Parts: sequence; structure tokens; C-alpha cells
Amino acid sequence: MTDKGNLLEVRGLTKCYKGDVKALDNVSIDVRRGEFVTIIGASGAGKSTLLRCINRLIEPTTGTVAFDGREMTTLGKHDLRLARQRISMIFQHYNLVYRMTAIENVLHGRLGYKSTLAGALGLYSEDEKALAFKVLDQVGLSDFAYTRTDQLSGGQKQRVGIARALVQEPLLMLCDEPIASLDPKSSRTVMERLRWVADELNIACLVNLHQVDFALEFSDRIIGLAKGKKVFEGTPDEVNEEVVHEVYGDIDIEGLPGDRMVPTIVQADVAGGTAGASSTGVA
Ligand SMILES: Nc1ncnc2c1ncn2[C@@H]1O[C@H](COP(=O)(O)OP(=O)(O)OP(=O)(O)O)[C@@H](O)[C@H]1O
Repeated sequence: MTDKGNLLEVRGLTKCYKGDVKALDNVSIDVRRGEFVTIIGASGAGKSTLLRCINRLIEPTTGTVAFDGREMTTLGKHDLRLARQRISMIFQHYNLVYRMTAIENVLHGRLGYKSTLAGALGLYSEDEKALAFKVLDQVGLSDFAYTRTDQLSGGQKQRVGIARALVQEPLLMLCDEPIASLDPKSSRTVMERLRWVADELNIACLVNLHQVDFALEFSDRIIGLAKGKKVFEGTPDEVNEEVVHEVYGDIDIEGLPGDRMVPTIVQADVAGGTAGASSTGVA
């Protein structure tokens, strides 16, 4: 464990993309074990870049990322693969293999533990299969184990995504806009599951969100990014209109897609439209 009981310690993280875009500028954050932390910020603030620099899907330009006592930025290929076993990820558009069933998609979460050959042949142990059924049950989808995922609603697809993340037995789940493509009812179901993951399984969740009202309701702590810089860090109680304006800058919040305003700042679908949303509203 790192200092202060932190699971994750990010220090001075900076990411410059080609073309001189400074997507992250000297960002430092901590996440404790089992903590639920959301990152809010306008489109382009650097939220996705921050998440992806933590597991090095994107290589940071400078800065350090200590995860579970290990420095991520200097790990070689083999050790990075081991470290990534304990960091799972869920995505706005689910990243499922739609011609496969829910349980097959969940088992894909074990691929990071397997040799390339065992993975390619789909060789999973009985323990792994039992775990896959258990986590599918934990997200309320045991009745859909053998359903092709293209037959599921948006909320159900995202819950398969959560189950696939859980089967990794992670310490940290990185959630990149997990509800941006969902209707409000499905969004709530997904957020409740994620909060349950943090509370009951002691898995830390670091969640990028556009929906500030959900961030206020579900988070232990909120981090605000604006133009790549951390401009706020505090509890939901500490978020006021001044903070929101600092995070969202000069953006006319009333004019944002979703058209909802502080303090019920819901910016549903700012980033992603409603592709994949459940038309029935059933999660
Ligand atoms: N591969 C890339 N090459 C160049 N610039 C990039 C690249 N990826 C992101 N950017 C830029 O970096 C900045 C931060 O992008 P990022 O996607 O991290 O923001 P975000 O807060 O997640 O936005 P959104 O909410 O719209 O997903 C933006 O200016 C974006 O245009």
C-alpha cells in the first residue's frame, strides 16, 4: 500500500498530444481503496486522457502513477500486464462482442490472466466460469447468461461491462462515461451497481461523468478538470455554483445538450448522444 492508505497516487501528470495539445497539465489525484471518486469537466477537459494514462492505454508525457504501491509509468511490458490485471475498465459504448453471449463476454475479462494460446482457445478453468456466473448474478443478469449481447438493452449491456470488469478481480475500476449513452432510469441502475461495487466489494471506482447531479449523489469525492488542469477537489457538499462555473468555465450551462441547469446539473448525452440507450427505459 502507498502512503496514507492510498490505492492510487497520481502526481504531476501531464499529457501533450502531437500538435501541441496539452490535454493534462500537472494533475495530481489520490484514490483510496474502495473509494468512489468522480471526475467532472466539460468536453475536452482531459477526463478520458487522465483515466487512460493511469493504465497506460495512453502514455503520459511526464508525471507518476503509483498503483497499489507500484510505479506504473516505468513498468516493462510483462509487469504492466500484471498490474493491469487489477485495473479494469468500463466504457461508454460497452466494448462488448455482440455476437457472443453475456457469459462469454464476461469471461473475456479473464484474458489478461491467460497465455495468448489459452485465451485464443477460450480455455477457462471451472473456478473462472463459476466466478463469471457469480459476477453476472451480482449485476442482476444471471437470467441472461446465454443471451447474445446484441439482444440486451443499453443498461443491460453496461451491466455486462461491469461484470466483465469484476471478473478481473480488480482493485480499481476506471469508468469512462459509463452512463453517457443511457436513459435516466438505466443510468441510475448502473450508478447504483457501481456504488455497490465500491461499498460491498471494496473496489475503488474512478468515474468520468458529465452528469453532475449523479456525481453529487453517488461520490465520496469529486474532482473537477478544466482545460487539463485540476480546478476542484472536494466532497459533494463542497460543490456549489462557483465550483461548477470554475469547472465548466464560460460555457453557457443552460445551452448545453441535455438543457438542465445547476444545481440539478444534468448534462446527459453531452458527449455521446443516445446511441445504445434503452428505448424501453428498462435497465
Ligand atoms: N489522440 C489525440 N490526439 C490529439 N489530441 C487529442 C487526442 N485525444 C484527445 N485529444 C485532445 O485532448 C484534449 C482532452 O481530450 P479528452 O478526450 O481527454 O477530454 P474529455 O474531458 O474526456 O472529453 P469528452 O468529455 O468529450 O470525452 C482535447 O482537447 C482533445 O481534443
